[in-house]
Amino acid sequence: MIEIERKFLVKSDDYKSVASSKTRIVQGFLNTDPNRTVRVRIKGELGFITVKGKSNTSGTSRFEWEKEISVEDAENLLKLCEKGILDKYRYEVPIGNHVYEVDEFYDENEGLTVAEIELNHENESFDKPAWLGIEVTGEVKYYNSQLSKTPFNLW
Ligand SMILES: O=P(O)(O)OP(=O)(O)OP(=O)(O)O
Repeated sequence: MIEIERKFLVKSDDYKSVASSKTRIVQGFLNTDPNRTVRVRIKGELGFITVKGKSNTSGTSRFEWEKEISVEDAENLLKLCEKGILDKYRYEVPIGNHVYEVDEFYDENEGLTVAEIELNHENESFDKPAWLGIEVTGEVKYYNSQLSKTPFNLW
């Protein structure tokens, strides 16, 4: 299916006090080509494999296909992934009618925190909390697949 998402930097920790959940995510990539990324993820107690396609010109929408797999399968697939496993905490932060997903990265990407909001329509309006920084939608270097190869501490 096609997912519509906008991505922002996060400029303070204030989202933490209003977060409804916090989950650890470990993920790697079998392919980091932005036109066909293949991601293996362990999120909490669940495993997933996800294929993402090329984004539209504005970077707001992208084909995304995902299947749940066992954690054991995910662990085995993670061993086949390219170098650069990502480790992050994801906070779900309800704001108005939407839920921001705020990712706080570790290891080589320590210091980077980004927020994503999924929309139903390109022109849908949404609230922007004070902790939200500049928009980075469509900036390829902020794709997780790229962060795994060229992490934040090398920028
Ligand atoms: O959880 P998602 O689908 O937002 O995916 P990601 O791997 O956290 O991020 P991106 O697709 O922006 O690299």
